[in-house]
Amino acid sequence: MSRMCRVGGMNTPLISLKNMSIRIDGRTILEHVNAAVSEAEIVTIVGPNGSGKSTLLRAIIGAITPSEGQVSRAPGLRIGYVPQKLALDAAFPMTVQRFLGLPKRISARKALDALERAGVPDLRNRQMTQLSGGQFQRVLLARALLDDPQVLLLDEATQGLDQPGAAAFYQRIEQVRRDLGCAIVMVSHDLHVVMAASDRVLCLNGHICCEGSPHTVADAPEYRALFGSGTKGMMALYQHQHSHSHDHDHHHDQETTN
Ligand SMILES: Nc1ncnc2c1ncn2[C@@H]1O[C@H](COP(=O)(O)OP(=O)(O)OP(=O)(O)O)[C@@H](O)[C@H]1O
Repeated sequence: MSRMCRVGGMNTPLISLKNMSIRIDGRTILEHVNAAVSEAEIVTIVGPNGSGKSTLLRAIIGAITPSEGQVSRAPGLRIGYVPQKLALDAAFPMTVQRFLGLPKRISARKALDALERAGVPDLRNRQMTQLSGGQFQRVLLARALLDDPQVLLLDEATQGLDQPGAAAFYQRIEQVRRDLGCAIVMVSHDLHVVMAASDRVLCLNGHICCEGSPHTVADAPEYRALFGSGTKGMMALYQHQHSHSHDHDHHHDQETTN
């Protein structure tokens, strides 16, 4: 059951996508996506490589304009975004404090608060290019937390981290949600995270193949067609051969399983 149901009432979504399609250079990347994010819920987006997960997050933050349909955000909504990758120029030294203060300088206090929330209070004076992968991700998280987001978007935030590193990262995310009460929308390939931590899962493959509670989705034929059944199905995410093309035929399996 989603958190939206648990809190009940007339909960206006923080974000809603209505019949959203995105075409880039004439190619359809996302088609007829309908989805909403409510206060404090954790929504996980799964889907094979190239299925449009990052594009969906980028549409939510307004970095991409839909070709069709709408993205609506609650007025004044504060969104924190942790991108999938961020390349920094190693020839350009920068401390964590400086990085957090881009484009506008912030106080040491504010930087420290965000780093504390991200679980890395000691990194403030370190050089960005000397951080480990896990530390770097924590700094990106701190950056996303600077303005007390109501929604935190995470795009494969644990990519490149080992299992304990990823587990620690997600525990921190849980803590952040408890502290800030923010909603979380994350792209993840990690079965444990998806099954244990999500209120709702969206399975994407150019369109929403299926959605619902983690167990509903794991049992959905559309999901199994993509990832196989059982826990091993998730491994298929890494080796997935697309079972249907992105460029045509999106409509044949569009029903949702809620
Ligand atoms: N700026 C762009 N210009 C052209 N094509 C793009 C652009 N951004 C994304 N695409 C294409 O859109 C499709 C979806 O990409 P996207 O990064 O959203 O997928 P993803 O599900 O996040 O993939 P992955 O799991 O590999 O990160 C891909 O085929 C990609 O090549």
